[in-house]
Amino acid sequence: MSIKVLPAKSLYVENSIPAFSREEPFANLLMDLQTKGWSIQDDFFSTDFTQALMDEAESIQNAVMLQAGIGRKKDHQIVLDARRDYIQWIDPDKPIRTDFLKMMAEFRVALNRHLFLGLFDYEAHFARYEEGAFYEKHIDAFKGESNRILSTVLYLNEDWQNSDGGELIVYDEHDPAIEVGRFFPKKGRLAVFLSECFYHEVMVAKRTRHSIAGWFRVNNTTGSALDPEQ
Ligand SMILES: O=C(O)CCC(=O)C(=O)O
Ligand SMILES: [Fe+2]
Repeated sequence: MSIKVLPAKSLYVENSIPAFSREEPFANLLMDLQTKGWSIQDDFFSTDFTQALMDEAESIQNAVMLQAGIGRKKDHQIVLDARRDYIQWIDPDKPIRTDFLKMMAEFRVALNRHLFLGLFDYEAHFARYEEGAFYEKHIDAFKGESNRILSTVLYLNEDWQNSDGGELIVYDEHDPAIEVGRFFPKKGRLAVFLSECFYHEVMVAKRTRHSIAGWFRVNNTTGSALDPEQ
């Protein structure tokens, strides 16, 4: 499999597109998606790029973030028993945000090229779990009801210890009672999984936990309905 790799930048420069930092995590991710439908890769992007995203995540005030609800943007509702993070959707309104979206667009094209997924776009938000926050076991998309195909979570936390909790638990595709993996939200780690196939859960975080959660989507526009709704 041949993958175009751009050289890692030594310093993050605004407006630059720091592509995949190394070939290996991308190749491993493709292999994992093909064989098991989910993947966890460390150091997916360059250190400087990940740091710039963390700086941005930390700079957002809680007051301007939304209490996350269950479901899609349009049917936003707050269910505190199920989920307790703060989110802010990412628009291309600042250089680092623009670069992140460009980066994920590049990633999308590469995934389409290698796995023929037909991914059409990507939506993402910063997520902040304050101490005590969690997200109970859920699935990001129900078969046939959503255009979310592939979920991504990029973790941004420096020096995360196992005792800080907040781990992502991934459950078996065929038997969601079985845990197949538990992953701490370490800086630079990227989790990717098929949105309709894997139940997952975020355990209680014992300190503030930063991440960017996102979804690659297909376009479900049909003759009678525009997607997204206008
Ligand atoms: O932050 C994580 O580890 C997972 C977040 C998640 O499941 C979601 O936002 O849908
Ligand atoms: Fe999720």
